[in-house]
Amino acid sequence: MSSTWSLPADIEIPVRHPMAPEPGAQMREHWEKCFGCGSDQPTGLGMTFIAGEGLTVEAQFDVAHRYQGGPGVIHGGILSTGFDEAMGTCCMLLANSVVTAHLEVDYARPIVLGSTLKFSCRIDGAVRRKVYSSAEAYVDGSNAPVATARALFVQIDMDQHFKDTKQFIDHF
Ligand SMILES: CCCCCCCC/C=C\CCCCCCCC(=O)SCCNC(=O)CCNC(=O)[C@H](O)C(C)(C)COP(=O)(O)OP(=O)(O)OC[C@H]1O[C@@H](n2cnc3c(N)ncnc32)[C@H](O)[C@@H]1OP(=O)(O)O
Repeated sequence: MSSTWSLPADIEIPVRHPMAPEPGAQMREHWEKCFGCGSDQPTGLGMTFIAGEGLTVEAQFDVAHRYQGGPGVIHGGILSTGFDEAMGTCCMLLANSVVTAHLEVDYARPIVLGSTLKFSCRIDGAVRRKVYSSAEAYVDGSNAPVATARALFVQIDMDQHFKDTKQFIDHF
C-alpha cells in the first residue's frame, strides 16, 4: 500500500449516537434508490450492513457478473463504490448525513466474480463537519485484505444539499 493519506493533528474521536443500531443489528439503507444500498434499485449492489462495536460497521455484497471489469474479475470502480457506501454507512453511527469529499483505494488482489466481498469499516475521527474513515475488503478464504481504502466524509444539511434535485424524490 502506498497511500500518502494522513489524519489531521486536531482529530477527535466522536461519540457513537445513542440511537445508533446496537452492535450486531442491521443498519438501514439511507435511500431506497441508492445504487449501493437501495432496496428499490434492482441494478444496484444491494449492499447490507451490520453495526459493530464502537464506531465500526461490517458490510458486504455479492460480486455479480454484471460488475465485471477485466475477464472474470470485478471492475475497480465497483469496488470503490462498495467502499464508498460501506464507509459512508459507517458514518451513520453518528446519526449525521454525510457525502463523500475524498476517497482513495489500494487494490491489492483481483476479485473474482461470484465472490462475496466483505468490508470492515471504522470511523477514525472527526474535525468539525469532517469525518474520517478507513476500511479493508476481504473475500472468503483470504486472511489478507484484497483492497484497502480511506475516505473523508463531510456532514451536510440534506435540504440544502439536495435543494435542486428534490424532484427525484417524487419522480419514481
Ligand atoms: C450518493 C449520494 C449519497 C447522498 C447521501 C445523503 C445523506 C445520507 C446519510 C448518510 C449516507 C451515508 C452513505 C453514503 C454513501 C455514498 C456517499 C456518496 O457517494 S456522496 C456522492 C459523492 N459526493 C458528492 O457529491 C459531494 C460533492 N461535494 C460537495 O458537495 C462539497 O464539496 C462538500 C459538501 C463535500 C463540501 O462543501 P462545503 O461547501 O459544504 O464545505 P467546505 O468548506 O468546502 O468543506 C468542509 C471541510 O471539508 C474539507 N474538504 C472538503 N473537500 C475536501 C477534499 N476533497 N479533501 C480534503 N478536505 C476536503 C474542507 O477543507 C473543509 O475543511 P475545514 O473544516 O475548513 O478544515
